Amino acid sequence: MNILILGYGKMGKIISEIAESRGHSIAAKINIDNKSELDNLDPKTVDVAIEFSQPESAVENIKWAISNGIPIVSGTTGWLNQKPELDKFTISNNGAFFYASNYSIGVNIFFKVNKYLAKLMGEQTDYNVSLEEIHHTEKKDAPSGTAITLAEGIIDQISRIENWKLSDELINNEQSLPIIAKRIDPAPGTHIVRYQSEIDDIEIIHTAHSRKGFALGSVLVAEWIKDKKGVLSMDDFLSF
Ligand SMILES: NC(=O)C1=CN([C@@H]2O[C@H](COP(=O)(O)OP(=O)(O)OC[C@H]3O[C@@H](n4cnc5c(N)ncnc54)[C@H](OP(=O)(O)O)[C@@H]3O)[C@@H](O)[C@H]2O)C=CC1
Ligand SMILES: O=C(O)C1=N[C@H](C(=O)O)C[C@H](O)C1
Repeated sequence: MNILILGYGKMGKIISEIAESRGHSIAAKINIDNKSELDNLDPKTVDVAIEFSQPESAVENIKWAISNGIPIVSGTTGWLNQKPELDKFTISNNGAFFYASNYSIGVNIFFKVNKYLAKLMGEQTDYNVSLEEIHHTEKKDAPSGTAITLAEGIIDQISRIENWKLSDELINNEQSLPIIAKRIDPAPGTHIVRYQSEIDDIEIIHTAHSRKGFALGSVLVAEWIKDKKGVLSMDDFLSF
């Protein structure tokens, strides 16, 4: 496949290496300073675009790909309030748009464990639930997209929790799920779900050792999405 890289930063660089090691070619590596290269690119030569840029540029990048008939795989976080608009845009333009807050297979297993644990804890009102995420200091958004997905999984399963809030406090007020965001180098991404009571604590933790899992997942999805249409997610891609 010929893959267009939109956002050639920490993720874009590893994605390019993995894509090339799997026999793909790179159509262009686009950053803010060489965006004009897109004007000289024939979209028909591109099989799929992979987009890991920044919250302010994700929507424009995704719309550009869809408008040019290029299936797009995006991992940029921090812009999700605009996703419903992009989903509509994808459908009305007969495009293909895949989004995941985290492309690592391990994290997607962790999402399922989180939902199952939340279901078990639904009636256990003696426990306070909280989330913690730890990332490198260059991260622009907080809380992480992954932490928001974890929070949504908990809110889905525990009826007394209605929303989440970015917080420094471990103890919640029953209705709001606190998310503590820490920035410590070089953490590629750690997420902790905690249930705490006077008697005991239950914790589940996912620790990424590098960015490789996120990058490989996005390339595997790009290989899968090539001939598909519509608004797609990890639930469509994964068989578990
Ligand atoms: N879903 C997932 O699995 C994962 C998601 N992420 C998310 O991916 C995003 C990128 O992360 P990361 O690579 O670490 O960040 P970096 O800051 O290292 O890279 C972002 C890159 O995007 C470039 N960029 C800025 N504006 C544009 C634009 N308009 N068009 C194209 N490129 C642009 C930046 O260029 P310049 O430096 O010139 O500004 C930079 O090179 C973040 O939102 C992060 O949260 C990260 C890991 C996993
Ligand atoms: O910015 C990062 O680095 C990461 N961002 C994603 C997120 O916000 O969840 C995924 C991963 O945790 C790394």
